[in-house]
Amino acid sequence: MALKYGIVGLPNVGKSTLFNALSNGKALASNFPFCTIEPNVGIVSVPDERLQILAGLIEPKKVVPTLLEFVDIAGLVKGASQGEGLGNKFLANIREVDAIVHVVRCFTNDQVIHVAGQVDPVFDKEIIDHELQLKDLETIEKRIAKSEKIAKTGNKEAQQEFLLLKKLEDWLQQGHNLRGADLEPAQRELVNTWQLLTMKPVVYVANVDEDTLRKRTNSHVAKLQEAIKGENAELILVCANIEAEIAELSPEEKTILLSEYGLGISGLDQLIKASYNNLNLITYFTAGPQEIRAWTIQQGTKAPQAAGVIHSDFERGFIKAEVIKLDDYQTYKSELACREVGKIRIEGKDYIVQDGDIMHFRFNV
Ligand SMILES: Nc1ncnc2c1ncn2[C@@H]1O[C@H](COP(=O)(O)OP(=O)(O)OP(=O)(O)O)[C@@H](O)[C@H]1O
Ligand SMILES: [Mg+2]
Repeated sequence: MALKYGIVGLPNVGKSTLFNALSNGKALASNFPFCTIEPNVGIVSVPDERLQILAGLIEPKKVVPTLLEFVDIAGLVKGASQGEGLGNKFLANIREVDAIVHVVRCFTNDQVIHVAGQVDPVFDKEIIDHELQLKDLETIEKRIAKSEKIAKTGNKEAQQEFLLLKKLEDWLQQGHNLRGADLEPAQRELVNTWQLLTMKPVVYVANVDEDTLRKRTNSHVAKLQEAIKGENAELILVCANIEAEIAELSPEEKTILLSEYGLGISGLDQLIKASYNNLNLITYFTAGPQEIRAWTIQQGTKAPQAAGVIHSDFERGFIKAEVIKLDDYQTYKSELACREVGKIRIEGKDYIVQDGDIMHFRFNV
């Protein structure tokens, strides 16, 4: 199952242009495929040079990268939380995603109408935030009513939950997104299960003009950067129009065009990487002559649960894991050679899987 990202923002800020650039990426290279499931849903693979390294050594029949799913959610307008526009549908779409890509217009172009009349990214961001916050308030208030009743019976857990909910309510009423709230790890874990919109991880995309892309900033971007402080979110500069152009090019042409803008990797590749990183995800690999595959897990996942991502039987019947470090694999060139020099470690059920580990699970069901 691919992780799902929703592209949100005001109308006409460049969401579909960005989405289409992503969907055109398939012309680029076979290791960067994209397919459109529905007109507004597409799958893109996470570029990972480690897969290529392994593929060079093993020459497997198949290489399977990590996949992300992007949903182009139609523009959100003021009043959406009250069902304005297609408000309820959009908010329901957002509820389904694992993380949000929030596109903010930072380009000036008189040809492109701005719904609020002028370019003001901080104001725009706040319109979207406000709608999502109102929806979260609604959810929180329902929970407050419930937990208050149970808390009155003397239930300790409900009492604590009630206090936590009150704190979140207060935070939202001050106009903040929940992801920036000061929570203890255990509280954060609990709140994460409530499907709140402003709790979801976010990557901000400043959609800038060509000139700004060269200079790497403008006054709009600077203000936006300031406004997202404290949200623990990344801001990426993208010129959606140029990304659309780049997506049509061959890899060689792409490199040339990017270097003209002083860029190493495209905005889309940056976006894909940032989206992946901001969920605290890491990758481990399985590697054999049939298939090399990237698997996605949360940082801190132990070996049996990591095995469970492949199949629940692997977790249920977990015995041990054999682990090779990518560096060792590169040095000794094969699993066999790693085994001979003792570079395969045997790990038990408490082993915390590390980014880049090449894993082989032993199980019995
Ligand atoms: N960086 C940019 N510089 C200049 N023009 C841009 C840029 N990005 C997008 N545009 C233009 O802005 C217009 C709106 O873009 P787009 O249709 O992608 O917006 P949208 O956010 O999907 O809107 P909606 O919410 O209505 O679906 C298009 O004409 C597009 O070419
Ligand atoms: Mg659109």
